[in-house]
Amino acid sequence: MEYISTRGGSAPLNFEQVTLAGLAGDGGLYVPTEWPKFSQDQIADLAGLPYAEVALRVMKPFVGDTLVEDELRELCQQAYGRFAHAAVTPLAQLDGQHWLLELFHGPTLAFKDVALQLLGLLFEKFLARQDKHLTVVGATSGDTGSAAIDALAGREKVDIFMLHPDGRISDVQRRQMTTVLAPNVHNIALDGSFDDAQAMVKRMFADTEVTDRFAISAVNSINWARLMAQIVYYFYAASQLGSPARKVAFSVPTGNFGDVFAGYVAAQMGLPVERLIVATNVNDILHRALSAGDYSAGTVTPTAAPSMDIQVSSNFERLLFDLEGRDGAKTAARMAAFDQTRKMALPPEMQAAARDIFTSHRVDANDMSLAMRWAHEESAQVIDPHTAIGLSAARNADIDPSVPIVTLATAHPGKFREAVERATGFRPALPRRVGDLFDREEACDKLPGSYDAVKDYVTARATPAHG
Ligand SMILES: Cc1ncc(COP(=O)(O)O)c(C=O)c1O
Ligand SMILES: N[C@@H](CCOP(=O)(O)O)C(=O)O
Repeated sequence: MEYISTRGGSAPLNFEQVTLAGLAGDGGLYVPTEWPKFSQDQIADLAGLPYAEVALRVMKPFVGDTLVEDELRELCQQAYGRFAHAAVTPLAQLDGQHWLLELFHGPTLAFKDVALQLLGLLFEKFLARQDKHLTVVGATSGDTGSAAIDALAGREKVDIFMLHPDGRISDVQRRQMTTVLAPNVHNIALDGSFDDAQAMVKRMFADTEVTDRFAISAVNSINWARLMAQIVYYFYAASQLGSPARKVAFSVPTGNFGDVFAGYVAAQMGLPVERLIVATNVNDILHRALSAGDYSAGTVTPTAAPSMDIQVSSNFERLLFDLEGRDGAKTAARMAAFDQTRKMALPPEMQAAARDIFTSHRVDANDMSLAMRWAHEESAQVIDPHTAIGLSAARNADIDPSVPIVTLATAHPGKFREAVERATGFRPALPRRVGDLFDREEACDKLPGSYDAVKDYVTARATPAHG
């Protein structure tokens, strides 16, 4: 399996190279040259398998010959052995049609653990084969940062620099990052938004003054390996609900378009997906893009679902590339124009192609609270604000009642205790596995929202690629 850039200007790489590279040199995102296909029998064979085995089977075609089967199996068992639920990502039923896919049983209580526990091990495995030190630079609106830090803290050949928007994430999210005092972990509170942080990260990948000395990589979903590991739970959930004999719809609380793009890939691979519901909060660029063809970025509005307070959704580029016939030159021109104007109009044929599988819904603060209350009162389920956005969209979707709708429960409610308590009157506890989070010392540096300040900070502390 080879990977190409969505902007067509980088040489093809294998899975190992793409994992360590993160973002393509031309600014594009890596995608496989083609989507592997699963037969109905292969999907049927997933029924009843443990999560790690499903992960092995779904990811194997993407990994190609960069890992032998037993190596990949061992990494999956190690990564998912750290989850607090034997099923890793269990389903919970809400009513006759609605289900929650609980993705928050990992060490940092959000869906990011599913991919990042594996990515930490992949980095270690691949770096052991090379005489190279990796500098991971990431942006977080709260959850990627803690999951990446948990996965990489203390690893010998990696440094991690994580930028978060100062004051715009929950206390639990911040502390899960800043209380990890390992010497290879560097937390930066940026004066700016997640979008500012993400733009700086991408700029660093194109800055030869940095890349000539340091091997930069990514832990955000711009890194293909992140998305690959997220495809697995779509297969796992659908197979429990009767696929391939039965179609399943998914509602996905969305920000950077990574999680829902993983669902799109599952569908391209042959999983019978009835619909992917793209659920946004009031930062609704994706809803406007999919419902009206208007992909234009405004200013971010802070919400009670801060991890989705995103205006520029990196992975949308991967969809654009597919919708435009995988023509890298066209995608590059489209993205260059967007970088200039912060606006993009999708032609009617691209909108129609997207609507073959996606629908979208914008959920405001009131509907988010109503969904939290409904889950609590009708099904005795306490859900977090992000999951509530997915559930609200799912309950508004026009989908045949015989089709199960799975809402991705992307974070543990304990991460957003204040918002959950405001909506339901119930204050969720933090699971014991996060320990004495509020008693620990914090370490974090504040930086102004300037690329040069971040670049100077990183280059002064990072270890060069070779020695
Ligand atoms: C809890 C939670 N839900 C949903 C999302 C949105 O996921 P994505 O950015 O992959 O669209 C995020 C952040 O990515 C998140 O942390
Ligand atoms: N919501 C994320 C933002 C980054 O998304 P990613 O999936 O691209 O890493 C977060 O919580 O950090």
